[in-house]
Amino acid sequence: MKDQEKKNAALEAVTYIKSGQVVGLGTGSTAYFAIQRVGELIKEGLTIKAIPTSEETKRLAMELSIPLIDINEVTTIDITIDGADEFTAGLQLIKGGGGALLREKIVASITKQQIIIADSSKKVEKLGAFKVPVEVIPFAATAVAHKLKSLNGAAILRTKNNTVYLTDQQNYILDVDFGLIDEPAALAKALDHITGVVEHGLFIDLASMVICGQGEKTETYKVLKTL
Ligand SMILES: O=C[C@H](O)[C@H](O)[C@H](O)COP(=O)(O)O
Repeated sequence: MKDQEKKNAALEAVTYIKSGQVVGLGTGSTAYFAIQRVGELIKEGLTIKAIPTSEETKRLAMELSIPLIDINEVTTIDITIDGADEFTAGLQLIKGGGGALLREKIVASITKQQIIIADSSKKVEKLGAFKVPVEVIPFAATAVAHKLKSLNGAAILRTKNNTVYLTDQQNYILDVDFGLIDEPAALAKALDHITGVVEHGLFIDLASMVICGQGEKTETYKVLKTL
């Protein structure tokens, strides 16, 4: 059911893509379904240029013959479809469970329409049951972990196959348990100011919309902007 919810959300999100656009391709098991669909649409004549948010997504896009463009060739991206580890109805997110948060946040930061796709298990009232991934330069890992304690964060260095996990940028990830987070925007700011933190998985005010699979249907969350 989870996979079907992911796929339903992904298929709906992809309908927002138009020919001629620059498209950000997210990372993870939910984004996977969107990328597969983009590959099919390319075969049917859709003309886009895509920017992958990870090496993993780049490989998948190349396998599917999705035309890529270097991010340094553009200053804005029309639309990005990406997953999340947690989201709230107010469109605050935790991302980075798959380690791709840095490139994902860079892509999101220049994207006009950021569509997040998720299965129903990702919806939360308050962020924080999922540990916040914090990408750090290896030299700063212990210093940052120590500073996080003063923000009530308990950090664990991410490992994979019994060795330290390395991101696409060759950095480490600290997975940080802050408990349920009352003020994500304030925490995000505090994390931004720790020397040695490259980026973190709190995505605040970056999503335009969340499409969430819910059983056989989907639910869409948008924030009403007041002028
Ligand atoms: O680093 C990975 C990304 O932020 C993913 O979008 C996130 O972890 C969700 O992944 P999944 O769709 O596999 O649950």
